Amino acid sequence: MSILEDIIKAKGDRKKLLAVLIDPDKISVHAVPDFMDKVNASIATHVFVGGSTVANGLTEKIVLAIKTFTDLPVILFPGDAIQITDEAHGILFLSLISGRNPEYLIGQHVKSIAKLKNTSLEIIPTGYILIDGGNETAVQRVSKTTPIPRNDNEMAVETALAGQFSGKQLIYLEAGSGAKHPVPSRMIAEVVDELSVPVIVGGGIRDVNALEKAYAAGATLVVIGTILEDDEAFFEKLKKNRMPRMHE
Ligand SMILES: CC(C)=CCC/C(C)=C/CC/C(C)=C/CC/C(C)=C/COP(=O)(O)OP(=O)(O)O
Ligand SMILES: O=P(O)(O)OC[C@@H](O)CO
Ligand SMILES: [Mg+2]
Repeated sequence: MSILEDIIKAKGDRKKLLAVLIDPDKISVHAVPDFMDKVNASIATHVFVGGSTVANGLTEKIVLAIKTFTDLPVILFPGDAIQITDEAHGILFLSLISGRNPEYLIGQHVKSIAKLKNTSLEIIPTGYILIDGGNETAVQRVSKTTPIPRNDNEMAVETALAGQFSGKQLIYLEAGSGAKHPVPSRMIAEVVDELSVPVIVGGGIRDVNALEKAYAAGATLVVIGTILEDDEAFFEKLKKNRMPRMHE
């Protein structure tokens, strides 16, 4: 089954997926084995690799190291075309549809084709929607776009539907890495209600309560990054046997 088919099936089966986001800028190759031991013991189902800006060649080194220590699918979550490497299994081919910056709607995509035209990566068209998380995050800074206000559920739903109607296979509701507040539950629920494609939620999720709230609101896949960089002890709370309901 492809990565996308697997996520679609999880939505149908109401199974909850968890991606651990690894930012190549924030981990050294030497730290990967220990970190991946913890990922493997956790309920994580996917590894995302990416950052808003990453030095050329670094992503490939980290992806190769990650693959040595896990069987989980490794998916690129790139801030730009430089981060693309065939060593991963798939790529979220993100368009920042909450913004109006052509570079992040189509520019980086055209720049990536030299690398992608003969790729073995599974390319997953993804509508990426930035929601105000209460602080300026890297995505906002790098993309120079304005997030959707956290109380504007109608704009979030309409943007998500516009993405789905344009052929996006996944919609990613993003409060931004290190967001003060995650995407509000009510907004997630309204978007999930209207869409037929699976919804990914990330940004500012740093406790089990926030994780469970995102799932309860209907997220199929939740992404956690910063808290695991700051506090690896959080992996204890994500252990398979501690969260049996989520790991079937
Ligand atoms: C399709 C291709 C080749 C690229 C996509 C280009 C687009 C549309 C990107 C969206 C905008 C963007 C800059 C996304 C970055 C996503 C990401 C990996 C965020 C994580 O940010 P961090 O670098 O971890 O931020 P901090 O360092 O502040 O934690
Ligand atoms: O780093 P955090 O805040 O967990 O966010 C994860 C991801 O959604 C960021 O792009
Ligand atoms: Mg980060």
